[in-house]
Amino acid sequence: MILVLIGYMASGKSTFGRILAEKLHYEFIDLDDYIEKNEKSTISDIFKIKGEIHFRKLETQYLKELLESKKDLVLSLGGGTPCYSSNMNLILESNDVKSIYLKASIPTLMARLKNEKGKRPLVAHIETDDMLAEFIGKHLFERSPFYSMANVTITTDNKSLKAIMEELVLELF
Ligand SMILES: Nc1ncnc2c1ncn2[C@@H]1O[C@H](COP(=O)(O)OP(=O)(O)OP(=O)(O)O)[C@@H](O)[C@H]1O
Ligand SMILES: O=C(O)C1=C[C@@H](O)[C@@H](O)[C@H](O)C1
Ligand SMILES: [Mg+2]
Repeated sequence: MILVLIGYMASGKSTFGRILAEKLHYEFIDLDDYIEKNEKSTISDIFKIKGEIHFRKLETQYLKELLESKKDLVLSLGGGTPCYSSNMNLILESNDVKSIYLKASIPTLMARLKNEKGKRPLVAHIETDDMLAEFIGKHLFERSPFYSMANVTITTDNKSLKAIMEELVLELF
């Protein structure tokens, strides 16, 4: 089985994905890291040098490659992956693939993103809290319909990684 973690930037996909894979003895791949490794470039540089559209094409190409070639995998996607091309349909229609939406509120996402803006090109330039809240709110409005198509949704606000794990195991198995 492939478990695909989806959700907004800083919703916890990479952090939670790693421990979920450990618990299940599955391989773990973070799509952002996989793209960086294969392209020998950082996401920030890909955005800067080749542009976001080029990044979105790479994202779809590598997503397809992984869904077709792997099993027993936890795959953490980038924050935008389910919302471009027909990536979400591809995930839903693939055999033996379950998608999990790690849902988090604007205040939770803000608190986490404020500490780590540098590595996320879409928010790196946002200066004030008000502007960040407005950006996340608008983005979530556009993206939630895609995220909500996931097979399982876990609300993660104020939950430890252990609590999220317990909830997910109950939902999945
Ligand atoms: N349940 C949680 N409780 C507290 N902090 C958390 C939780 N989940 C993740 N975090 C923290 O939030 C930050 C962002 O998490 P992470 O990098 O895993 O997000 P992401 O969804 O992979 O983001 P991106 O889409 O930008 O790659 C990290 O510092 C992580 O430690
Ligand atoms: O939300 C997004 O569109 C992104 C999230 C990150 O995981 C990276 O995939 C990239 O910075 C774009
Ligand atoms: Mg990540």
